[in-house]
Amino acid sequence: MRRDQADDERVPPRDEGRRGFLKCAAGMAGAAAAVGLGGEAAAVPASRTAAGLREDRQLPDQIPFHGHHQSGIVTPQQLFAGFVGFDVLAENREGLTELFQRLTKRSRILVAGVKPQDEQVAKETPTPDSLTITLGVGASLFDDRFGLSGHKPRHLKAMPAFPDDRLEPPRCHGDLSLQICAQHPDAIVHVLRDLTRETEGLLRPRWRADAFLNPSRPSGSPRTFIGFKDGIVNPDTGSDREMDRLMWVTPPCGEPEWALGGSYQVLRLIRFHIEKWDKLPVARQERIFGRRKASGAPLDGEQETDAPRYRDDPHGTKIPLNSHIRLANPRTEKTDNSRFLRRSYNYDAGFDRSGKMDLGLVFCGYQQDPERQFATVQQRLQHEPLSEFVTPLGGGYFFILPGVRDADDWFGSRLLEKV
Ligand SMILES: C=CC1=C(C)c2cc3[nH]c(cc4nc(cc5[nH]c(cc1n2)c(C)c5CCC(=O)O)C(CCC(=O)O)=C4C)c(C)c3C=C
Ligand SMILES: [Fe+2]
Repeated sequence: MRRDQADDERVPPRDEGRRGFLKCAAGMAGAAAAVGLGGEAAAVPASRTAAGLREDRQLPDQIPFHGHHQSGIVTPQQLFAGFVGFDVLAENREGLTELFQRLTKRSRILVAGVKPQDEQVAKETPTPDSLTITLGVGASLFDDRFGLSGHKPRHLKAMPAFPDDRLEPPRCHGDLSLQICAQHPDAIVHVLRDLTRETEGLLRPRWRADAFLNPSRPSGSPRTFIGFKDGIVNPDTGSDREMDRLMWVTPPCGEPEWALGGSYQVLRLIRFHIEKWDKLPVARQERIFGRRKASGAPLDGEQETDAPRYRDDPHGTKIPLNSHIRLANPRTEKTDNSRFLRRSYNYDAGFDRSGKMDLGLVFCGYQQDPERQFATVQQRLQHEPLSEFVTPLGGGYFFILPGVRDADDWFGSRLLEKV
């Protein structure tokens, strides 16, 4: 990874945000290639461009693909993401093995550098783009097609419909989930084109959500379209102890041996009723979330990083008892193990047929057990005041396979070689 003076010079001012970054990146592409830097994104410290990333965190141009865990989970968030649910067309175990091996082979290559598929530019040097490709499996993969029914991860099931949901079946579930994250939107598309071409006849896309982070405005964590800073509070990804307790499938957990090192992914496509939300006075919006809209600070604090002091406010005078943050994480000893890692992105799909804006959140959560964590939190949030302004329409529960250990390993090897 190169980090030098030239890198810093190519960093747009923070306030310029994503648009500024892209403009700058486009302008620099030629220059970067000319001096052999291997791509402009390679050198831009993400903490200065991707909103919400802490100042001390930088995103390397190449995120290691091999490891005990897959990348794209505790990796600081890239600017862009594509989430895709697939059904498997392979008809037997050999076909599934072939599919996983091809996905591994191509992912390993793509992480080292993405390039356009088009003939005329195919000779371009592949550009690493802080790419992560994260593969998950749905409960339906463990039906009787591949002889895997006795090997399902213990907590894997199809995502249930929660009371405030209006799930649309074509936007839900899947045998596989792919999360593709990168610093440029075209990289996501190139990767998707590459992977679908290389797995032709073995996979069929079911749904897709393209998503992105908004820039910090004016600083700190990025805002969703609802206008509040999001992703302020998360488990500490730098603490192995916390990660082993909340995120990774680690013994003793009663999970099959092949699943160790994996994690559970919960995806929720949540639409905002933004026209209705925008009519609400800011003071009311703030009581719904329990945080200040401008600063992101809890209603009893000054700064976004201040911890709310619920014990000093037992009746919810400052932070309402039914506010989003207080219900989501009451910060008690009893609720501590329902915490999980949120790694969500925004989507904007234009207008619906009635002329309403179709935008919202691709909510993405990682955890050790979706029932103990996501579903417990979701249950506490049931019928919260926010639910009048948002509708979950899709998503799914997936098990994120353990990492690919080295150049000889492949996604799901321990599952498929074992059975
Ligand atoms: C079931 C889990 C959650 C769903 C679904 C969810 C939806 C959702 N959230 C926001 C906006 C914000 N969420 C914030 C905090 C927050 N949300 C959850 C869980 C779910 N959110 C948790 C666990 C937390 C952290 C609470 C804490 O530890 O204090 C915030 C505040 C900023 C932050 O900490 O990130 C915002 C804003 C939307 C818009 C939304 C669905 C549409
Ligand atoms: Fe939330």
